[in-house]
Amino acid sequence: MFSDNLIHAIKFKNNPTVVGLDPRIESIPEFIKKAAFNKYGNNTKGISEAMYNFNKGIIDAVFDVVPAVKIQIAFYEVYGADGIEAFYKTAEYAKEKGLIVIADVKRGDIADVAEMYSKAYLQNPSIDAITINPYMGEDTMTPYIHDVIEYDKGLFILVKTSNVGSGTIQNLKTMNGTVYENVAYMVDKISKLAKGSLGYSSIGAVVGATYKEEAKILRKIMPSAIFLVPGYGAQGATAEDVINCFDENNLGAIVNSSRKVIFAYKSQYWKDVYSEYEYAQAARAEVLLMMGMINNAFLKRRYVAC
Ligand SMILES: O=C(O)c1cc(=O)[nH]c(=O)n1[C@@H]1O[C@H](COP(=O)(O)O)[C@@H](O)[C@H]1O
Repeated sequence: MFSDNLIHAIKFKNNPTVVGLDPRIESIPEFIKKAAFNKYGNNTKGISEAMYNFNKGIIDAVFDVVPAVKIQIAFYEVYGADGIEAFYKTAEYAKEKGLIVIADVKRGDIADVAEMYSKAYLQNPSIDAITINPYMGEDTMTPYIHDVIEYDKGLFILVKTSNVGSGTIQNLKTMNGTVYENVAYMVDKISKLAKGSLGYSSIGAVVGATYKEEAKILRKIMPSAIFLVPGYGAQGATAEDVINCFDENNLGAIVNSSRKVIFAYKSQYWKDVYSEYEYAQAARAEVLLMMGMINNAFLKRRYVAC
């Protein structure tokens, strides 16, 4: 089952993090771009080739230390059919390397249409899980839930997002609490349909790392949901901020970092240590640092509680 596989992989690697493969062509090392552009030209094919080769390097450098990757489709869609090909090739390569692949597609439409989205992604053997937007209501999620059960896949439903403006809608108060709390009640109900043997559901929630107080509330409302937690690093959240997303067993969440990891070679911290040719080693160093910080935050939480 997806949730069991994810929890096993997190435990095995002692690392509750996901590397976000969100390539921005301007930040990809020159040597990769040069090789791709020489082959195909500086066009959608050349750019997509550069993105794929860049991703391959990152995957090779981190596959033994992280349980999963998250591929945000927007960075590929922008280059049309060539970009989409790079997206699927990346997913296939990550899968070959034994990684759990989360396609960050944030779909949401009427059930009839959602069926097609679900077929496209959840019925694709290279993709293990997707993100979806619940704004259109519970009925629109039925096709995804069906495929999660039928094809043993995972789902992460947006509950409280990491962006600065997420409160404008999600924090609105209703007669039964905030909008995000109501979405969480719904996710909790749905999550019971896909519970694994380890007690976690294959239907989880997206909870932004940037809202640690809300995370505390949400952890209580959705005890069996695995939280996908974006916002670490580039959006300002730290290991201390994500700790409330985890349960008392230090499980139940997986923290994403995209830019901060994949472009670590350009950061103030690593740029004097790694050259652009060593961008993948820099990503590995950054992800190991992130893992260490989160594991330290677990220790600190236990120490303070004693
Ligand atoms: O669903 C997501 O992954 C997501 C939800 C959210 O609330 N905030 C958020 O940033 N994300 C995604 O997480 C990634 C964040 O990227 P970095 O800020 O570069 O780490 C992007 O792929 C976003 O699409």
